[in-house]
Amino acid sequence: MPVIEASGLTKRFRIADKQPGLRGSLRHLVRPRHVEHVAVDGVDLSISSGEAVAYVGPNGAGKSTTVKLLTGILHPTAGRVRVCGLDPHRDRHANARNIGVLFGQRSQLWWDLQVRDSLALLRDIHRIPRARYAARLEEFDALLGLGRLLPVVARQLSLGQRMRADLAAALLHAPPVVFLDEPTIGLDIVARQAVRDFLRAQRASGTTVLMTTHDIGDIEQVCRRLVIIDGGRIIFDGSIDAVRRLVADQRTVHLTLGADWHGDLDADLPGVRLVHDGSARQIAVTFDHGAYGAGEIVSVVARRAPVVDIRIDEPSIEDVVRRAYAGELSPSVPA
Ligand SMILES: Nc1ncnc2c1ncn2[C@@H]1O[C@H](COP(=O)(O)OP(=O)(O)OP(=O)(O)O)[C@@H](O)[C@H]1O
Repeated sequence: MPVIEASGLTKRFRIADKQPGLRGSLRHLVRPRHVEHVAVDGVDLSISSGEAVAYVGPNGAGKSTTVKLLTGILHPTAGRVRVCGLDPHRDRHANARNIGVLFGQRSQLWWDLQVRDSLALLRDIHRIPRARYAARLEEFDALLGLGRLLPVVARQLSLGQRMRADLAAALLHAPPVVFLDEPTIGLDIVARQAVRDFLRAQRASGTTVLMTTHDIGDIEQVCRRLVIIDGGRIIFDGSIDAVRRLVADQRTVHLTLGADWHGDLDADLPGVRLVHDGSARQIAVTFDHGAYGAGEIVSVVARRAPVVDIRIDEPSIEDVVRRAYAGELSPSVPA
């Protein structure tokens, strides 16, 4: 049964259409003009209990806005949304019991309180019985090293420590559904891994997770389904297994060249995909390894430019995301 359901979910923002400079500001004061910006454009989404979904897209795609609509922070301009059967905006209080929310860029801890006091306040807000609260703190200590952080004032926490404390705060009441907006942003590799391991443990215990991220490791390690949004619209929705199958036959050869590369390879090697890999002397060629061998690709390239270095990559989820952003994938794949 779906615990998160959205149909035709749309959010339009009305923004000031103002010319730059003082003159523009004055003109806007006298005759204000506005334009509409569609941040989320008819999103349909159905997420079942226990699913772990990566909600991915380029900057400005509409990810955070979707999370704000699903958590009731924003009201949709059009469309319908239900989380555990509730309208998250209208039934905000009841909805708060069912969901945990973490915005990686912003803390929900009380800035001047010790972590312990913030958690105790949340315990009272959620009316968590003392024994359950103590057990939860123990669990978070084992998974996140929370014990060390309890006496620290929130504003004195490092980013990694703050994210651990924020995760504990968001999941203290053991909500069945968790929304995470970039939970690993800015973290070092140790802290990032701790967050991923923690989220995997939550997923294993049946919590439904929807998480936005720009980090491929988060997707691979935490999630079982990938939903990609661009320009406010869902452009891809499929299981991670299906995504892996989609690229299983592909290889990418990265070549460093001794001269700038111009043009494509279509005439010599039909069906391969060539992209510049950062500069005119770095190219990446993706090919079906049933159709070509890497040696064939390298020798064709070498006829046009000296090859200095070669690296061959197995296919990755990153390739799928890149291809989706480039509009090269159909919106859904069979499960
Ligand atoms: N309160 C707002 N008022 C006006 N426009 C907004 C508002 N919030 C977001 N937008 C616009 O809506 C679009 C989607 O923004 P959103 O924050 O959802 O993107 P995102 O996918 O989370 O991006 P990022 O990866 O950069 O965090 C952007 O063009 C943004 O400028």
